[in-house]
Amino acid sequence: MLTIAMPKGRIFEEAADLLRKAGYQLPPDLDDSRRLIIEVPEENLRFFLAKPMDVATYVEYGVADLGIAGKDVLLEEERDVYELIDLKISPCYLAVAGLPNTSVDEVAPKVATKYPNVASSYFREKGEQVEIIKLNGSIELAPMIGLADRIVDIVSTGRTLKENGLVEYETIVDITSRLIVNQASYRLKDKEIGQLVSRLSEIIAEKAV
Ligand SMILES: Nc1ncnc2c1ncn2[C@@H]1O[C@H](COP(=O)(O)OP(=O)(O)OP(=O)(O)O)[C@@H](O)[C@H]1O
Ligand SMILES: O=P(O)(O)OC[C@H]1O[C@H](OP(=O)(O)OP(=O)(O)O)[C@H](O)[C@@H]1O
Repeated sequence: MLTIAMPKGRIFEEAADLLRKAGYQLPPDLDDSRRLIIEVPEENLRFFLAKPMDVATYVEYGVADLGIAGKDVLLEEERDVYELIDLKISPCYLAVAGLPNTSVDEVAPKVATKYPNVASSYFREKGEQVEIIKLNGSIELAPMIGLADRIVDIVSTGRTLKENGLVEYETIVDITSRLIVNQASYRLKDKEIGQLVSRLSEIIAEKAV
């Protein structure tokens, strides 16, 4: 039996679709209920439906063998897990953005973000001193209402930036979702995990053609 921590929300449908394409028979109502644990005994699988930011935590602690998490989450959380494959789903990127034509001349400009660790390392590596302000969503509000000079946030279509009159200054890193594994599970369930990885890899390679 393999237990997989699945992120609720955006990534969920694409991840479930990938598993189905890889031949796993998953119930059609996987995301339609309020249940947080879904057993699929026919496939020897159990799913936990988790907050995207928490997936790597469940995997590090070993309550889930595997997890599906955005690279953004892995960079931010730095959990002790192995990254097995790039699932190439839910693509987006992390960027620095702000109001147009604004130069930042304060000693430590304020940067609002849901990713304080990623943002701190990024500016530290550039040798720029900043003050990080952690927010949990609607990050684009921060420069518009004077809370921050810049934001570090996810961009996908660019629509949120555009509709709020913000511009992108720098791209930090490209993001896709990854399959991650608990270190002990990787040793103890290597056959089962190897099989899942090869079935998924085949589909990902086919999709790339
Ligand atoms: N436009 C996007 N905005 C945010 N995340 C995106 C986007 N496109 C792809 N992703 C990926 O989806 C993940 C976030 O999914 P989702 O938006 O459902 O969660 P969330 O906003 O963190 O959830 P919550 O706010 O409920 O905690 C990110 O970790 C990222 O890898
Ligand atoms: O480039 P786009 O396609 O517009 O997508 C990017 C937006 O989507 C995410 O927000 P989300 O919808 O998760 O809401 P949130 O502000 O509550 O995090 C992200 O934080 C950006 O605001």
